[in-house]
Amino acid sequence: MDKQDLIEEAKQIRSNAYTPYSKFKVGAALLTKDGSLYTGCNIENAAYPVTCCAERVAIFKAVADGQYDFQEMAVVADTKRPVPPCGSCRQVMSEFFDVDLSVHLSDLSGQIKTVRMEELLPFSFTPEDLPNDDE
Ligand SMILES: O=c1ccn([C@H]2C[C@H](O)[C@@H](CO)O2)c(=O)[nH]1
Ligand SMILES: [Zn+2]
Repeated sequence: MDKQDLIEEAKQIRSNAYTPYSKFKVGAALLTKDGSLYTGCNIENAAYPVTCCAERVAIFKAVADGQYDFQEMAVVADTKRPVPPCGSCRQVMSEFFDVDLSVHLSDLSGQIKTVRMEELLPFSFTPEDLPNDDE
């Protein structure tokens, strides 16, 4: 599965976004190192802040399935530039993604910006920053 295939998967799941409030639909597709695909769309709520973004839905589906070894992610939305993930999603990504994992950000016109995890959230708080029992 290449970059375009992953973007295509994100576009498809985007149509399932539950967005009665913002009407802004986002799709995400996440590939594991063993080749499994996890997709996500944003799911809104009448209590607006409870909303979960497409990126986190895809990551949480994978983790709930016992998968944490990720290879690549794609995110698609109808934006004027490749869609930038929100801060909460960047923090969740940094928990699971290697610093050099590629995230392909796309709009519907096909503009694509590929960024490494480290570029999305530099100097992030990670599990390694917590005290370690071995020390
Ligand atoms: O990268 C993003 C940015 C926004 N949203 C969602 C959250 C909300 O449902 C809507 C408007 O913010 O878009 C995502 O899913 N991913
Ligand atoms: Zn988000």
